[in-house]
Amino acid sequence: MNTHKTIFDTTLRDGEQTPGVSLTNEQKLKIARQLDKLGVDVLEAGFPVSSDGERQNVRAIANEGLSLDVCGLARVLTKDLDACIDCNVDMIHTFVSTSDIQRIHTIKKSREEVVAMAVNAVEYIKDHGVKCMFSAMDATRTDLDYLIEVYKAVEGAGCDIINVPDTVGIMAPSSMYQLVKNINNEVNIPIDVHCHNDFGIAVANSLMAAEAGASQIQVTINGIGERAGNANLAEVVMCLHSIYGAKTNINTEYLLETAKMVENYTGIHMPANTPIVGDNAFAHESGIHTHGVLEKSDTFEPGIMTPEMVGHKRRIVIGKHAGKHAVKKSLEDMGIETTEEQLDEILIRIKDIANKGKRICDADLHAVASAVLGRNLGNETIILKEFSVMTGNLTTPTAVVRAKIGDEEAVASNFGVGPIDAALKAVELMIGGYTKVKVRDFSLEAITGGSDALAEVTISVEDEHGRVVSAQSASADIATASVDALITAINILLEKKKLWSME
Ligand SMILES: CC(=O)SCCNC(=O)CCNC(=O)[C@H](O)C(C)(C)COP(=O)(O)OP(=O)(O)OC[C@H]1O[C@@H](n2cnc3c(N)ncnc32)[C@H](O)[C@@H]1OP(=O)(O)O
Ligand SMILES: CC(C)C(=O)C(=O)O
Repeated sequence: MNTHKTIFDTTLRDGEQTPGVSLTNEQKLKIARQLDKLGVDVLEAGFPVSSDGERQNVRAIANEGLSLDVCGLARVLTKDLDACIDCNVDMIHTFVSTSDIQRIHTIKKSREEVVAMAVNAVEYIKDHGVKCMFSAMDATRTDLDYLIEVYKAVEGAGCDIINVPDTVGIMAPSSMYQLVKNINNEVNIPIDVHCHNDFGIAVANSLMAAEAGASQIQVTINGIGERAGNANLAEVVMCLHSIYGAKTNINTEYLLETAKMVENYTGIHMPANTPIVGDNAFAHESGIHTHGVLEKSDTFEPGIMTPEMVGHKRRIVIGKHAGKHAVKKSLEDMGIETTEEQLDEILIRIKDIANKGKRICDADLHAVASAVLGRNLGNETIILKEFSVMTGNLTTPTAVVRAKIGDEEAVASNFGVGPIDAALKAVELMIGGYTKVKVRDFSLEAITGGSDALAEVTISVEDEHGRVVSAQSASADIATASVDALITAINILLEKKKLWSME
């Protein structure tokens, strides 16, 4: 498939239909700008008739001066079409149910009435000088002859592009290929597809449609959307580029950044094993794999897709399945040299800890190495002297930290949305003059039950070059555990930075 495909992103429309998700206008604008930077061709900004707020937002995105085309969704009703026109969109995506099941039980119109409504809507859009996409909703459950009749009718009315939605995600990839091929043989305007992920094959179906001749694919960031969601943009695009050798306008180096933004704003978290943009997409723990990857990354990675291509980073994780090559490399990164015997002993101890179900952080590896080598490895640049945090229903969470940094005393206070946020921000402020780090990941788990449970905090921090270090701490007080883990991680990062600056 050595061709160019365009990408239609519906994160702000179908993506926002994810149950429980509602984005603010500001968040939608930021996502729209990010999608423009990513290189999306068309952005479905929303469904303007659905509320005044939605209309204002679609209008704001349409007037933002983005390079991409802004599209609004509309039923085949004049009020919906007018709402889109009023928003100044570049394209209107109008839809109507064509399957018997939806036609009979929802819109309650005859087949002839549906064709007439579709044609009227397309003519109305074209009369207003706007690009038009027409969707036969539930196309994949629509009688084929009738479906082609509808598509031919809207083509005759001047429609620019037709969409084939697999509205309830029931297609097998081979059936999707055949359906798009059949439509492509009958209709002369471009074809777009919109696949839902009810059986987890939305991406496969989108790719089969592309193989069969669809020139545009509808996707969302992180595959969010109705029920099990839509085809995932990162997966579709990377398959097209790396497996099929096709081209799109997507600047793939922004894929991770975009995924994180949408994850953050929607609160829909990606599992670590999410392809391409998940935390583990380029992480290796198993000894045999890590050994290979350290020699040549392609040994245990696809090679045709690298972390750099998608704005990600390769990570070597030390844990139960680690081997000595990985441990040696991680220790070397911390400036720690060992003999073969010491390395073997460190590995045994690491595996003992991991076998108890514990995650191994850089701080653990550092501590184990100190114990095995029988000396304190590295100085603690930051030594916490005092920490307090205030919170309450009438108090803005505020934290104060005081520490010895090298030979100097430093103190800082900061606010946050809660006590932990305030505490971490106070630490970041306190060390700001000394080094720049930001908290990259934070997780908190209760490791015993009850309100006096011991909480375990795992934190990773990142320096200005994207280098990451992790640490853990446990305490009955979550704010104390958080500050402790953060300072431990920063101390290790500072040790590593000294080493890197000598390289
Ligand atoms: C597959 C998809 O993702 S389609 C997009 C789905 N997205 C959304 O529904 C999100 C936004 N929706 C909304 O805000 C509301 O549903 C609105 C404003 C569109 C309509 O709200 P309401 O008027 O309260 O109607 P409600 O949502 O309960 O029912 C849908 C109505 O649209 C009609 N309808 C559905 N699709 C179409 C269509 N393509 N063309 C014409 N009418 C349609 C239904 O027949 C029903 O009409 P009725 O009230 O005359 O029986
Ligand atoms: C509006 C249409 C294309 C849709 O979202 C669907 O059918 O799933």
